[in-house]
Amino acid sequence: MIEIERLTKRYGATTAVDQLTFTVRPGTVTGFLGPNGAGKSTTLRMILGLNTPTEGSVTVDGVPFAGRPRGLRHVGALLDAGDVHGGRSAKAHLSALARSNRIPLGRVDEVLAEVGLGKAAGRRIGGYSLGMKQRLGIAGALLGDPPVLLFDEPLNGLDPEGVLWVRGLFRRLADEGRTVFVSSHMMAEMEHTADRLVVIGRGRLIADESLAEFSARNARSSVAVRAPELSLLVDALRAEGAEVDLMEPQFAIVTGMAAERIGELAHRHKVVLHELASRTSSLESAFMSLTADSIEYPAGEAR
Ligand SMILES: Nc1ncnc2c1ncn2[C@@H]1O[C@H](COP(=O)(O)OP(=O)(O)OP(=O)(O)O)[C@@H](O)[C@H]1O
Repeated sequence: MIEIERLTKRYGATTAVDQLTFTVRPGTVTGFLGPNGAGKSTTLRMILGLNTPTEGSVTVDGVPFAGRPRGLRHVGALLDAGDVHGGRSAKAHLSALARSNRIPLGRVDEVLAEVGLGKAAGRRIGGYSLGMKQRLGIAGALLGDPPVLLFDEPLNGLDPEGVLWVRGLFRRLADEGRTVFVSSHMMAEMEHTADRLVVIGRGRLIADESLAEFSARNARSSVAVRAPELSLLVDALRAEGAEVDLMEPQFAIVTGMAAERIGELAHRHKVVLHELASRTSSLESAFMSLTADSIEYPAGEAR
């Protein structure tokens, strides 16, 4: 279990992480979401003891990570897939990690096979694609067979087959009872990957709940209605309590009323329908509106 309490990190005038409190539990894949610059990497680095909190505390299974002599055997992490010595082979890189963490060298071939780099194990990492480097970073995180795993943007650079593979891997790790904490700046990546979500913006906690709770709270459903004589229907819809956004003279988005009821009303008022379609807003748009105030550098804004 990862327990974070009132965790704060300031760099001069910048508060990268601001009074964050949450817990990441075993047996689940927890997505750590926030726009660029929200403070995800800084938080992950504090969990690993690589950055020192300005205030607050973070422990893994009750102990600050820095106080753990077993290192990689307790927490495995992929922080920056590019942060490897390009002149080394994957096998040499992982063997060095294994030696310094007293992990049996036999694990190296096991994890290389697991991430699909068995054949490329002897090649220089400098010649690897971004996706291959991500796989190598994941191999490094798995090396010590740890109960707690942290991944910073692990889907970056992976092709669709790689994304599916990573999702399956995270699921299996969680099903084995491990704690899996995965950062991303895209809800679309997390909605098929995570069971729980921790959402932050400008270093502050915005949401901490299951994916199902987040969807129920944020995904709004609406109905698209297209009709040549729409105005006849709009008054009837409003009179029955629906909210109608007239997008075009013949096209409206209706909320607060099911498509069946709208169809019945149209029939009663003899309005011909050309389109009647239920829609659910994507979780991505819910995430974007939740974090809209926390975007550090919005596109198109005058600086
Ligand atoms: N060493 C540092 N010195 C000064 N400011 C820093 C430092 N590290 C991070 N920051 C600032 O802290 C804030 C949070 O950065 P962080 O990298 O943790 O965000 P993030 O959520 O991981 O973003 P991204 O998705 O872009 O990786 C940013 O405003 C960043 O500029």
